[in-house]
Amino acid sequence: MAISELKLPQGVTAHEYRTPALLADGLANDVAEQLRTAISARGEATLVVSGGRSPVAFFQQLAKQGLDWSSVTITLADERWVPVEHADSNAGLLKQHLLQGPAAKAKFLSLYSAAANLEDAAEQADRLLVELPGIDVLVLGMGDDGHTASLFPDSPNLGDALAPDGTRRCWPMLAPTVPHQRLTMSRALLATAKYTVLSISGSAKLTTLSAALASDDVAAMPIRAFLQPTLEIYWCP
Ligand SMILES: O=C1O[C@H](COP(=O)(O)O)[C@@H](O)[C@H](O)[C@H]1O
Repeated sequence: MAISELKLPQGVTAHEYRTPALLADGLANDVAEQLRTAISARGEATLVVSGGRSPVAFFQQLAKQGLDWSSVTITLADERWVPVEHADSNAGLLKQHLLQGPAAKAKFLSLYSAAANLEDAAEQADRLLVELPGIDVLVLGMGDDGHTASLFPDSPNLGDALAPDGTRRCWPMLAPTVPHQRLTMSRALLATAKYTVLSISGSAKLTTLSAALASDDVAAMPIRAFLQPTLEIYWCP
């Protein structure tokens, strides 16, 4: 199956690439252009990215882009509640692959804190995110179960985190896979992004996307909340 075979909602654009390397390059160019436009307009730009296994090549390509990184704030759509040194830390992934060379001048806001428990850490991240000067670019991923960010089907707090008009920015969540304890931006905050990308690769993710498009139960597959006009989907086999 190819993404061109799916019936996407009106206003959703698909960008298809032949290989993961070409996708990483194309996405990095497009994201950098959006950040440059924001810097020209407002003097600063905010980028929110996702973790997981897929985005490494994209981070490496984005770090090579010529832009005024000192005017860019970067944070994560979600984080595992582990310190930056932990192999599963999304912040660690960013430090290794994106915040390198000139891109190291970007300001990084970490969702993780060594609080007493996950709930306290989420409240701390919620307060920190008040500083976020609006989201110019959001890059989402998607799990095979239809989760995005750390909005996991069946997690406690999912209903609150998915409230379209919720005022809280960060919620504690439980993932079915280790590390279970996660911090996620709320749907309401993620939905404020000016330019939203869903970056996926492989036929399994396309099967998941196809299932997500077939129904509208957002709690069963939280990615559905973002299959909206203006979404840009980047895909490669
Ligand atoms: O657990 C997560 O999974 C999704 C998808 O990750 P991938 O490695 O399969 O691309 C990711 O978007 C999310 O941020 C992450 O926490």
